Amino acid sequence: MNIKQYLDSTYLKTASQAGISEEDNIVVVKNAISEAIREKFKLIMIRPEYVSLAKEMILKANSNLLVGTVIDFPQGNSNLETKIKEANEAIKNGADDLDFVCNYEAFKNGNVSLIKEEILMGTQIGLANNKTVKWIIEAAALTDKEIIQLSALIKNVIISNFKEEDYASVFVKSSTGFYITENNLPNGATVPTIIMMLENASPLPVKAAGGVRSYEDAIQMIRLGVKRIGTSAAKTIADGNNTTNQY
Ligand SMILES: O=C[C@H](O)COP(=O)(O)O
Repeated sequence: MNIKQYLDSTYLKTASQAGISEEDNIVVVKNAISEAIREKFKLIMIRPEYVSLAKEMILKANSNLLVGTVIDFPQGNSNLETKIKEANEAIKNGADDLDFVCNYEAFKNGNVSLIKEEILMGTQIGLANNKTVKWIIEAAALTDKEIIQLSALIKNVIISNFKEEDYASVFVKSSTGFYITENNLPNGATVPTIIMMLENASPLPVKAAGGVRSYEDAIQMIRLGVKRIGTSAAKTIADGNNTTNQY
């Protein structure tokens, strides 16, 4: 088991979120891409405006690193037209993986037809262009019942509309990593959340993201059955692998 091949190394802050200048943010992004190339992670996950830069660096380095980006991030409440436009732009720039934020607020408000339509359309565009598609449910914004229902809804849209051979390319993903909970409660890939997702999304794969910080956290997620881990601590996790191989 090569843990690095589970890791979507992630840097999704804007310059203002990071509290630095635009130029300095580009330096952070470049360093993250270089590190991901060097470390042979599965993928570098960056904001859409940096996809072309990542592709150029990867080409120059003759690396197999994949590039992922986020669509309608982090709130997921744009209309379908905006989501599709962002997805097409990311595809044009060469992104390999498209991590869409579900319109989870609409789902919570009972607008099931809207969310079904965006899942169908977004997945269609991704798969037609040979991309991997992930649907972020923003688990911390949902009740347990809603986590179960939304995971199952995504699964049902996919199995009713796509071929079995496509299932492995459509993930259900836990979190943006940007959701602020009241009282600072855990906002990401907790064990109970991931178990509910795995049980209800299968046969679709699950990506654990949000708060996965250590080698132990990552191994726990892999043992549960996730196929990818999105994390801003990929190097720490990979370094943990040097000392103990728990598999
Ligand atoms: O998609 C991945 C998340 O943004 C990563 O969250 P994290 O910063 O808690 O590792």
